[in-house]
Amino acid sequence: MTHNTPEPGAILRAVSAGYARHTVLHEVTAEIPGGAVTAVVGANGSGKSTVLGVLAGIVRPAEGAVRLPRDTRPALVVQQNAVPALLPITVRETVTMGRWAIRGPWRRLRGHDRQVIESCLARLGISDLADHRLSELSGGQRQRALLAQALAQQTSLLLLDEPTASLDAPTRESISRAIDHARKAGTTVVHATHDLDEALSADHCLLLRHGRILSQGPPRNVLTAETLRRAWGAPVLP
Ligand SMILES: Nc1ncnc2c1ncn2[C@@H]1O[C@H](COP(=O)(O)OP(=O)(O)OP(=O)(O)O)[C@@H](O)[C@H]1O
Repeated sequence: MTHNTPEPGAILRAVSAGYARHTVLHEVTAEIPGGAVTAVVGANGSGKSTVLGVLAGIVRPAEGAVRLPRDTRPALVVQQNAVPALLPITVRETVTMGRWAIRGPWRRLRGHDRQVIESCLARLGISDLADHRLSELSGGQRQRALLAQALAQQTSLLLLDEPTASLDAPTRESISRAIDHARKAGTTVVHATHDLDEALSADHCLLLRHGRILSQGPPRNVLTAETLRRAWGAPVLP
C-alpha cells in the first residue's frame, strides 16, 4: 500500500523559547503541513512572531526541537515598519539580495537569477518601482518589495509576519495572490495574522494563547467562538 501523505513543512516538538530570561513559548508542539498555508493566530504578545523566529532559526529553543525537511532555507518576511525605511537601496537591489541566499553575498548573478528577480517584481506588481529607493515607497509598496525579496530566494518555507497588516485592499489582494502562487508551487507558507478572514482562508491554523497552543487544525475547527473568546479573554490569574 502506498501513502500519499505529504512531508510536513515543519515540526515543533515541545519547544520552549524566548528572549534572555523571558520565556515566551511554552512546550509548543505543532506540525505545519507541507505545501500548504498555515495561519498563526493569537492576541498581541501571544508569541506569533516568536513562532516564526523559531521556525526561521533566529530564536533558538531553550528546550525542545524544530525539525525542517532537509536543505530547507526558510525565508522570513518581517513587517515593513521593522525595516529601516531610509536604507539607501532600490527595490531591484532589495529583491536581488534574495538571490544571495542561493548564490552567496555579492556574487555575480546569472541570467536565470535576473529572470527570477524580474518575475518576482512583476508578481508583486512593482516592476515600475524597481529603480526607486525603498525610502521613496509607501508602506504597502515596501511590504511588497520585502515579499518579492523572499520569493526570489525560491525557498520551500516562507514565513510572513503579518504580511497584510495596515494595507489597502488592492495591496492585500496582490500579496494574497503571491502567497497563493507560492502555495500552488509547493511552498510551505506560515503567516502570522490578526485578520480572521485571512486565517479562515488558510489550510491550517495554530491558535496561541500566552505562548501555548490553544488549538490547531483546520481553521474552521480552530477558530470557534469559544476558542476565540478564550484566546482574547482576560489573562488567567496565577
Ligand atoms: N526581541 C525581543 N526581546 C525581548 N522580548 C521580546 C522580543 N520580541 C518579542 N518579545 C516579547 O515576547 C512576547 C511575545 O511577542 P511576539 O512578538 O512573539 O508576540 P506576537 O503574538 O507576535 O505579538 P503581536 O501580535 O503584538 O505582534 C511579548 O511579551 C514581547 O514583548
